[in-house]
Amino acid sequence: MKVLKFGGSSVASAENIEKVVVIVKQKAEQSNVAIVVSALGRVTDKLISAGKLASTGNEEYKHILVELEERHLAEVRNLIPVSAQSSVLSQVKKRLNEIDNICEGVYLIGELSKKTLDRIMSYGELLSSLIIAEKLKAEGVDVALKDTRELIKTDAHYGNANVDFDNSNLLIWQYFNQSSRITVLPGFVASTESNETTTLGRGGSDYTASIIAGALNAEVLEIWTDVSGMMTADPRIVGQAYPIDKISYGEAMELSHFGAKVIYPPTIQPVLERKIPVWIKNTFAPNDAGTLILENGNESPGIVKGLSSVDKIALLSLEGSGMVGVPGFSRRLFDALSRKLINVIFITQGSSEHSISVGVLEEDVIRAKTVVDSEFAFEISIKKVEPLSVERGLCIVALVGDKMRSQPGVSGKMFSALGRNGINVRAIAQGSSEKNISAVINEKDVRKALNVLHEEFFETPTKQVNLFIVGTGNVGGKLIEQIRKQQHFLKEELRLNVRIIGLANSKKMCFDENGMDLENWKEKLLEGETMDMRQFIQRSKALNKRNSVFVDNTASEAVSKIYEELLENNISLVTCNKIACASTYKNYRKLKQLAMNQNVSFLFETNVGAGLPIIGTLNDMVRSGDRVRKIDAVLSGSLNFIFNNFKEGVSFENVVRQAQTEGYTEPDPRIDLTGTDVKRKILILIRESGVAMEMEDIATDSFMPADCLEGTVDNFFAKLKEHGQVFDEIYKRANAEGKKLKFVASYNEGKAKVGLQAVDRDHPLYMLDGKDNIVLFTTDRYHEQPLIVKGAGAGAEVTASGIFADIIKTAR
Ligand SMILES: NC(=O)C1=CN([C@@H]2O[C@H](COP(=O)(O)OP(=O)(O)OC[C@H]3O[C@@H](n4cnc5c(N)ncnc54)[C@H](O)[C@@H]3O)[C@@H](O)[C@H]2O)C=CC1
Ligand SMILES: N[C@@H](CC=O)C(=O)O
Repeated sequence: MKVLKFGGSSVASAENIEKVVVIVKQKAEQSNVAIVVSALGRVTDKLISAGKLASTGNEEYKHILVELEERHLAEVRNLIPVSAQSSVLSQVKKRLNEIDNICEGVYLIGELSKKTLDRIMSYGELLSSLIIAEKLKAEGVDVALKDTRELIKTDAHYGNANVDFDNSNLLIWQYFNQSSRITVLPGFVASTESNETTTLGRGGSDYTASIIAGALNAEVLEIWTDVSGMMTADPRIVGQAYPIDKISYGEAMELSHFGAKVIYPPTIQPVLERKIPVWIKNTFAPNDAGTLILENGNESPGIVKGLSSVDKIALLSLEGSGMVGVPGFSRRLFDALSRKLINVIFITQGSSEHSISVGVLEEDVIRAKTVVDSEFAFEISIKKVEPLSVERGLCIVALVGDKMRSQPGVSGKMFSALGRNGINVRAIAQGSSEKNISAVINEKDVRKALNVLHEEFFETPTKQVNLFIVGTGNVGGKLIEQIRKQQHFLKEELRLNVRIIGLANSKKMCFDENGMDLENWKEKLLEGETMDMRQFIQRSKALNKRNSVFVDNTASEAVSKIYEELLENNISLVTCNKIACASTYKNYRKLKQLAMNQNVSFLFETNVGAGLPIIGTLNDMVRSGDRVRKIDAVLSGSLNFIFNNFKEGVSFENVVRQAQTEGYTEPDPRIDLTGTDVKRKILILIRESGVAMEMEDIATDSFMPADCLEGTVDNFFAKLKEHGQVFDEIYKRANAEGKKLKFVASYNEGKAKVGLQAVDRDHPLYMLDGKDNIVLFTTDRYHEQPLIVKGAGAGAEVTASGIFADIIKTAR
């Protein structure tokens, strides 16, 4: 014998009932079946409100009854062939008239007892079971309809009656011993010894099915619902959640308790006692495997079986020096809470005994505070304990799995994943059964926490990287294109799901929580909202995505000023904008320290030499204990390009324009021409070498006439033209001596300078082509021959690739 239960969503409409019929027919071919049905979706709620409205004299109840009548009659017309309709319609109408009469009585007396409400509610299942049984008959299935009130006997605790198992088991057994192969039964309803209708409370139809399965020692209890089993996490929160294939009773109960509403734990007690498997199946996807709940379900692979959470929790903490070593404090605390019928969801106490914390539902906080403060009024008055402290706005996230108890490192993995993502844990509890490890966190973090934990325990090994990119010019534009082209490769080869969630330039911004379609990002941005940096940050923070990375592709000081706030909010930073790292030493250190404290990345490889591995190489040397003695470098791609292409017959102004067009200069080319860009870069190298230095400490030998730097960029180009001769002279002098012009940055034992030099053939910087950069590090280990990094040091494509590499590093 199999017992099948179909919930409200499975029988919500004629279309759904057709699906139920297909399933029942197929099951009936294999064995005898008992089919327990819920009321059509939302009918019970409607019946309750009809009863309540009637009891307050509100005639609106009649409209609800009309609505219910139309719905049920329509289902009959949709499901049953016309030739068989009239008898079914009259049976349904008879039931509907009974509801009308009861409600009219309630309306007239102005009173709705629990007993009467049970009678009203019972019609939901009585009607649905009648319609489904008739539908099956119309399909040629030999089926009996049995009123469960004749089988399940309870006490008179209306609304949530207690089952008399001895009596009920016997009645059920006797009936099924001689019944037809297929029986349809209404769930939720039962009756007292004197045949008064009762109901079984929350999860009632599951309970009915479970009682019948238990009494018959059924082969299986199948619960047919609208999801494909118990999921690894709530799929509305965790997009990657998937159905669990097997699970133990204990695990299923833990998960259900913490919010997986597929089954209501107390209701499966009868099957649990007899070790009858429970199979959760999806009426709308019957071929899906579903979840099998059984005694040894924990033997299936996986240490952690699922994640769950409970919202709207408050943490109550009783603290005080007077509690240490004094027996009775916990007893009094729990007695006080229990006197007010406050359910304690979570308990934790440090072994110092100085405090005890309990988690309760937020709605219970005021009553809890009042009763506990009154219980400990004396101790509070003599300052032995503090008044109860209350922290609201919390929730619990939990890992569930029987096998966690024998597996070291699960909680370590849990808390380090939460910590890496900046999720603060307020309290921790792990039952000694070790089936459940719970953490209390701020409710704003719950979505992030569940996704982080799901990724950690279930999604091996794809990792999501969520980007918030500001700046879509030369470099930013190329970066987005590179990401677009590599997205598939990253997923397949590195198991990285790199998505752009937020995108902005100085004019517009747009967001897509699920990751932007990069085929048309330009159009999306154009259609976006007006850019507002504060808004952009607020939205990035509020989305609170795991592995969030802010990418700065601007040259904006304003953007560089928000780094601190981003890092404080556990958002990693990748930047090609040099302003922050070349600001005051104090700010540079603060940002680096903050990143370290918050356990996030702050990466800026492209600040020096674009995509060349200069900072990474330097970091590796310093971290392994090397010391930088000297740096000699050409660090400006644009200046190198300019002086490599500037010759007789070519105007200096035009070469500078060309460098700008090729994308080598800063958005404002004066930053390059004045040597500011090079100063920033050598400063960053010096700081990364471990030396504290400021921009003003670097001597600058400028070759630019001072008035070139006044006014706008257009003025600047006009002045370059005007001073053409000055630049020609510089070139001619060097050329006459067989030298080349190089804008050189150097650092030597605490001193740094930048300036234009004419270098001869023997000089290591002489042969530096195009827009290349070169850095020679002389260190304690590399003191005979410097370590050299050389290559293209400017250009949007190479810079973007350096930023891309940094983004990937944040995730590894
Ligand atoms: N071009 C190169 O070879 C290299 C460039 N870099 C750095 O790359 C950065 C960007 O350079 P390019 O792409 O050439 O500049 P760009 O002028 O082409 O693009 C700058 C982008 O930033 C946006 N932007 C500017 N201020 C903003 C603000 N306050 N809020 C939001 N968006 C803002 C602009 O709308 C634009 O989309 C600069 O910091 C530069 O130093 C670094 C290494 C090499
Ligand atoms: N403008 C810079 C490029 C980026 O750092 C340069 O010319 O080197």
